[in-house]
Amino acid sequence: MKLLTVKNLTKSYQGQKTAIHPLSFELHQGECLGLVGESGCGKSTLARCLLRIETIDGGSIYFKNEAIERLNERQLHAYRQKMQIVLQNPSSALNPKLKIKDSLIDPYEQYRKQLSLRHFSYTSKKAFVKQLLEAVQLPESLADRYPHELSGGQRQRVTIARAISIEPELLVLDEPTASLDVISQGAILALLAELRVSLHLSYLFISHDLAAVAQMSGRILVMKEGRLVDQFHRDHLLSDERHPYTKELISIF
Ligand SMILES: Nc1ncnc2c1ncn2[C@@H]1O[C@H](COP(=O)(O)OP(=O)(O)OP(=O)(O)O)[C@@H](O)[C@H]1O
Repeated sequence: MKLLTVKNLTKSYQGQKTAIHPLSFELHQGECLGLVGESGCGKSTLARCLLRIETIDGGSIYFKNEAIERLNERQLHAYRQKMQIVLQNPSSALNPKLKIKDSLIDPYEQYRKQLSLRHFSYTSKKAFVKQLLEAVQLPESLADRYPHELSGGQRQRVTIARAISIEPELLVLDEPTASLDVISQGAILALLAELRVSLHLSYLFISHDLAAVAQMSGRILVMKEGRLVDQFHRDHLLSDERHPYTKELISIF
């Protein structure tokens, strides 16, 4: 089943060159779709458009056949429960003044009226926070700490726990490991792969790192200067048919 359909999406910023030229793709339920491209090619702009944090200039984005540009405020709130984003820098995603347990409970409190949780259950705040920390393989003792008292990898696990707490269907992972050291990167990728299966999630995995994208994803899209220049299954990564730009990315990974 198609979860997300993007048709001829375009986006420009005032006074800048076009950030996204007409761009189309589909993301199917249960898949991890990779999106790779160098800095400035428009990956984060695309992610922000998908979440309707940015307005689009042209084209359409459908989530399960519903055009998101037509959603009213109430429908948009419900849509954002179904699609969550995990960003590169976990420090900016967590409120430095809130203890981890309070950051974890915040999305649940915002969305509780429309939630029907299948994987987690809410009996008490303490039990809910414990389940979430367990899901991302963190000790319960971190619940009472502040973000600055955690390592970068632990903070990223907390932002992942926050994102999955309200049981979205799709996670947009925008460079989720870019700020981490190599060991933590591997551990976060392994955790994300496990969560996708156990929570029946779908991912759009965005990165400049082709090796990480190829490890995580089945299908891979390649973006260059606001355009999709190549798309293929990872089994065909090394095929001769690849676009010259994909070959360039392969040569440097
Ligand atoms: N708010 C903004 N206002 C004006 N121009 C912007 C804005 N955000 C992005 N851009 C421009 O749009 C283009 C695409 O940027 P974007 O951040 O989407 O790229 P990216 O591929 O995600 O890069 P990175 O990996 O470095 O974050 C760039 O030319 C950038 O300068």
